[in-house]
Amino acid sequence: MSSESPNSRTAAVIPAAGRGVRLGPGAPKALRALNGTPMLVHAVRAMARARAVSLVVVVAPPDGAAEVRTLLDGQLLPETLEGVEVLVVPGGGTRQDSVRLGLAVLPDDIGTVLVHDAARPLVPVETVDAVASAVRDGAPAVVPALPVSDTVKEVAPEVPQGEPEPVVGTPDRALLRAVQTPQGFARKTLVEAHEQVAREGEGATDDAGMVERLGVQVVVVPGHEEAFKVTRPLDLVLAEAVLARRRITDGF
Ligand SMILES: Nc1ccn([C@@H]2O[C@H](COP(=O)(O)OP(=O)(O)OP(=O)(O)O)[C@@H](O)[C@H]2O)c(=O)n1
Ligand SMILES: C[C@](O)(CO)[C@H](O)COP(=O)(O)O
Repeated sequence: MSSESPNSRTAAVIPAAGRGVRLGPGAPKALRALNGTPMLVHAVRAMARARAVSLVVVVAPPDGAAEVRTLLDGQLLPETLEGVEVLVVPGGGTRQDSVRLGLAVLPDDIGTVLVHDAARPLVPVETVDAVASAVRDGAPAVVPALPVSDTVKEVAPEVPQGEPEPVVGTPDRALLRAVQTPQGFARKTLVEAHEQVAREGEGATDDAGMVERLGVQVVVVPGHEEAFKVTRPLDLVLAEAVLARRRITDGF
């Protein structure tokens, strides 16, 4: 059973404050266009389509919150939001800081939080619903993930640049998962995890990693190939191809 009140609501926090260095020069990554529409707009629509979500908090580049507000007001038609409220707050220097700043503005009646990268604009609604349902059914921390296709090697740390990296291990691939977003949490658990990490001055590359450090069990539900992260230029090509296929098969 969930420890959340049955009347509590679900919010999605979308960290969108990154520069997108690996994508190359240009506007902040979340504002770059896919099929003519900023990645962030695709991501907000994906969250607003989910059954459970009634609030979306967009965490904008620190100096770009007003611009993002104007952009979203212009591009998100009220009928596509179906009553979902969208807040915009300025982000921080790391993804972790940005998520913390998003959590700080949640109203009291939010019991479940989904954290979703703006850089995963094409996540299907079924994946979002599956994560939200698992949290509302009682799991304190849920991540969508896929099996890994490549064999993964662990290499030695701190090898001088330019030198070949010695391999120190080959983890059993059957036990590895590539983790996506949205990651879903009982609000209390996620806030506590962020507080602990901030106190200890440690970083984590995803929110579930912080929850693991609390000793709280994180569980995996099936992810989706189309929830991939737009990180490098080739990912933009793939994202445009997915959108083109959706236009033909789904009409949007
Ligand atoms: N200070 C930051 C850094 C990242 N993010 C967000 O976290 C998500 C995942 O991060 P990533 O894909 O690594 O984006 P960037 O940090 O922008 O990419 P890069 O590392 O290539 O600069 C993105 O939606 C990004 O906007 C954020 O909100 N605040
Ligand atoms: C949260 C995440 O998308 C899960 O795979 C990932 O860890 C983000 O990493 P990045 O360093 O911000 O690219």
